Parts: sequence; structure tokens; C-alpha cells
Amino acid sequence: MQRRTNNIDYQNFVHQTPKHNEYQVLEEIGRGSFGSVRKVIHIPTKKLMVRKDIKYGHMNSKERQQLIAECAILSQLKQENIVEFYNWDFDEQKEVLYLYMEYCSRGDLSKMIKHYKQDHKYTPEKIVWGILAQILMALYKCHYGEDLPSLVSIYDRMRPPGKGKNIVIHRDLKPGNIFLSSHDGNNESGGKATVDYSEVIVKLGDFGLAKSLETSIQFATTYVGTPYYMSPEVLMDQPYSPLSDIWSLGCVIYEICSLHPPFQAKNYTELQNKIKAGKFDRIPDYYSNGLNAIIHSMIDINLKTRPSTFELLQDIQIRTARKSLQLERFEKNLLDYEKELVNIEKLLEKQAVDYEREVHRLKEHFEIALEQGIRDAMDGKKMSKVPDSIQGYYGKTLSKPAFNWETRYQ
Ligand SMILES: Nc1ncnc2c1ncn2[C@@H]1O[C@H](COP(=O)(O)OP(=O)(O)OP(=O)(O)O)[C@@H](O)[C@H]1O
Repeated sequence: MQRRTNNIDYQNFVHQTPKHNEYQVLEEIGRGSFGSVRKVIHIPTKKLMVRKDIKYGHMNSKERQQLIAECAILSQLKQENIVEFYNWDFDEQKEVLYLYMEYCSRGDLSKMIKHYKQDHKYTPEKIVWGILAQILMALYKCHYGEDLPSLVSIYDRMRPPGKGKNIVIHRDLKPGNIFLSSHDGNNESGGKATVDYSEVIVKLGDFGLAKSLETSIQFATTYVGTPYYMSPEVLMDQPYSPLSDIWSLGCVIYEICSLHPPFQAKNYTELQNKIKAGKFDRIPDYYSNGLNAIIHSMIDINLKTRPSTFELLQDIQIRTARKSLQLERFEKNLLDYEKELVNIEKLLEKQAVDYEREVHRLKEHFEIALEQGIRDAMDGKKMSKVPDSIQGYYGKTLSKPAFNWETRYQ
């Protein structure tokens, strides 16, 4: 395993040297445009992870830099709703870069949408709000480079974020890049075919196209993205900003409700025209006006009126969804704690029973020995068998009981 090559610029990285043989490689779970994704176990911690194998041999220097950028971005972005980047390593001979990341066992939003489509059911509204709130929490970290303050009450006024250093624009928000994980940290789906979507944690991932900008004023002008979710300003080659992620997010949430994207067309030109016009149908009547309104506010062709991540997080329904997620988490922690207490109680009860049984046994033996000793004494024999202590009788390291057996165990 070589660690240096002229083709890759490692200067942006701060990483502890990973050891290739610390990972046990398991099955492949998918393939992307750059290579395969496999499950691996980090042997020292027994942690299940994914390893993204990226062949860089055929890449030009721009693509390699993009790859490095993804790693650099991911290693900085630590937030509960962002797929965690653990480490990286590479094999220079095979020209493969290995990225070790959090494993999300519950699939992604494209699978969830497919599930509801197949079942001919709408995604429950509560689930939609929960997903929207969680993606906004992830985007807050990306767009402002800060941790989102926790919510004490739904009426809390949020302090506006700072100037935004090291902000990140995802640039490729789509259902297939939004992963789902479980609350209990048990990342094995246990062979379960069905996922309880009311209980999943949303994780924003696949930052392959993300662009890290030094400040919020500096914009990227190049775009590579998925047409269905592409914002009109990007289609018109205008500077790319965090608001373009908001447009894409609006399209993703629309699709979760309607089970199809807001703009559909037979060809690219038709799609482009529809996106630029910004006209689309209401989400099904099954959903509230509040949800419809927030989706419409995000899929707004006017950048001046399209809300930012911060503004969306102020929405009372988003705050309610956040609070509800917090309470569910709290309830889950309490239930786990209760289970732990029940187990401890059972253990203590068993120890108490074992202890009493042992004491009872010792007491009986002690009494028999004592009676025998007294009888021997009355018969005029030498009182050699009368124990001074249980230890004396059994040869055990037990001191004479310090309490009165009769009153204690009546
Ligand atoms: N962290 C992860 N946890 C679980 N599954 C993952 C994870 N990352 C990727 N996958 C799965 O691996 C497969 C390949 O993912 P990858 O992101 O490499 O490519 P893609 O998004 O399908 O395509 P593209 O490379 O064009 O973006 C997908 O099925 C994806 O769901």
C-alpha cells in the first residue's frame, strides 16, 4: 500500500493513516458511476461500514481533484443527518481509492418512493415533514458551516447564522443520494424486507458533486447534476448558490408526496422549458395546504423569494417536526434506559436469591455441627467438632456471620 502519488493532492487532508488490513471486506451492495460500494467491518471496533472503491486510473486531473474535494468535504461535515466519513486509503498499484463511510441499512429515498408507489399509498404526511426537517438540519451544517442550535421550544427564535465560512453546496440533491438509517444504531436490516419509514434517520450523502466554497459570496459557476431536480438558474448557466439546493430539495419533497417529480418531459429541451416556467401541479389533496405551500416556496423560480435553509427552519411546522423528532428520540432513550433497569433488577434479584440460598445452606450445616458439638460435650467427649466459625467447619474463607440468623431469617 503506497501513500503518495503525484496525481493526487493530499494537502487538504488531515487523516490518521488507516491500515488496510484492519478491514474485513464483505459483499458488494451496489455500483455507482465511479466504482463499487461494499460492506466492510472495521475489525478493531467491529463497526459495520461501507467502502466506496473508486478507480481513479482513467480519471483526468479535474475528476481526481473533485474526488479529493469530496473526501475533504466529507471529513469536515460531521452532523447526525449527514453520512459520516470515517477514513480513506488507497492502493496505488490498483489505482483505487477506498473511502470508508457510515453504512445506511435502510436504503435511500428513491427506494422509499418506489415502496409507496408499489403499494399505491401516499407517504404519510408526518413522515414527509420529518424527512424535510432532517434534510434541512443537514443543509444548515452545509450552507452555514455551523452546528444547528438545538430546539428548546417550538416558539424559540433562532439566532441568524454567521457569515458562513467553508460553506458547502451539495449540487446533486436527489432521492438516491438521501440515505436512510436506523435509530438504534443496529445497522443490520436483519433480512427484513420492509422498512418502517416512520422510524428512520435521514442521512444526506454522495457529496461527489459538492462544491466547497470559502465564503457564501463566492459562487461556483460549473454545474453537473440530475436534470429532474436541476434549478432554473443552473439551467441558464447562472451562478450556483445554496438556494439551488433548496430548489432540488423542493423537488425531492414534491416527489415523496406525488410519487413523481414535479417536472416530467419526454426530452431534455421540454424538461428545461418546464423547469424554467416553474409551473407544476399541486401535490395530492391528501396533503395539507401547509405542506403544499412550503414545497411551492422552495420550487420558486425567483431567487429573491425562494427561502434559505435558515428561513425554512423558522417555519412553525418544521419546528414542530424537529421537536417531534427530539421527543421521539427522548422517548426511545427512556425506553432503552427502562429496559436496562429491568435487566439490572433481574440480575440483582437473582444474586439476592443465590445469596440467601447459600446463607441458608451454611446456616443449616453450622447448626448441625453445633448440635453435634453440644451433644459430644454432654456425653463428656472432647468438643473438638464444635466450630468456632463456619470457616473452621468447611475450610472456606467465610467469617463467622456478623448478624443474628434467627431474627434475620425467621
Ligand atoms: N453509505 C451507504 N450506505 C448504504 N448504501 C450505500 C451507501 N452509499 C452508497 N450506497 C449504495 O451503493 C450503491 C452505489 O452508490 P453510489 O453512490 O456509488 O452510486 P449511485 O448514487 O448509485 O450513482 P452515481 O455514482 O452516479 O451517483 C447505491 O445502491 C447506494 O444506495
